[in-house]
Amino acid sequence: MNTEIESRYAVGPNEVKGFDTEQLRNEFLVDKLMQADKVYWLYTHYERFMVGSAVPLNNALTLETLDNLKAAHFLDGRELGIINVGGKGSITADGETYSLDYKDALYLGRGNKSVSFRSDDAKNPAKFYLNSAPAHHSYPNKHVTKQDANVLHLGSLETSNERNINQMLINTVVQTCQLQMGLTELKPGSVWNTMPAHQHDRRNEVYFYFEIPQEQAVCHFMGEPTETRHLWIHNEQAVVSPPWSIHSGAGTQNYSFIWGMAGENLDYDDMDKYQPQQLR
Ligand SMILES: O=C[C@H](O)[C@@H](O)CC(=O)C(=O)O
Ligand SMILES: [Zn+2]
Repeated sequence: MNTEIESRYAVGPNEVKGFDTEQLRNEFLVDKLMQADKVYWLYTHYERFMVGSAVPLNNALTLETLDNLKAAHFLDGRELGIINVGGKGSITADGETYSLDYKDALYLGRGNKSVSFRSDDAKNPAKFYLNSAPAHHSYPNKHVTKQDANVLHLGSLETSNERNINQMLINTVVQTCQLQMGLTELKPGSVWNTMPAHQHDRRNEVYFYFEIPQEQAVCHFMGEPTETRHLWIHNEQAVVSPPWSIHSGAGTQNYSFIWGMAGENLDYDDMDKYQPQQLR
């Protein structure tokens, strides 16, 4: 076993109203990602969405099946999205090897049997960020670089939210069952992501924050639009965003994050928006 797994049940907005900081962090913060020489998974009961990481050093790591799945192989009933946020590395899926540079993505469809992760250089290891959701059809594997992404340029420096949203594993770029993933990069001087805020009750979402310098942090906002809460996030931590929650953040400087979601539809624009003056 090179894998560590934890699982969390879903909680609803009524419970969360009474949560203190520690309870909020226990339910929604993911702070065990990017452990060296290990595959780590958090299995959530929001859309059975799994968030994890693989950081191989000298030896390859394998995508092992898990008791939570009761399946012979991890991808027998799932699809997997991967984005590399570390040094160069490679992923081998059923005999085919894909080399992933910094910020390259890979989609692996349902039915792949043997998957392994490698770093080119153990001193500068690859850091594979992983999102997985149940899948009912097998679509082809696909390597997606930032050049292949559909880029949305949103916000402005005046409102401190100028950013590029790189839609990487999105239905105009790659066929998936329910997974969507991308990478948002804030411009220097801009600190707000996803402002105006939105909610999509038809999909859950997970945010993985990175490129945050050690002495800086991001304040992530969650909750119902008129009942918001916040979580302070450090580099390479993630937040689980339930379908009923907004998800927005402000950093003490600019930063990047990976968003991943799954649920009822593949319509990226299916969002209920909330302007700043509507939030409480
Ligand atoms: O549902 C979409 C996701 O929340 C993100 O793509 C939003 C985002 O990256 C941003 O506005 O900065
Ligand atoms: Zn969203």
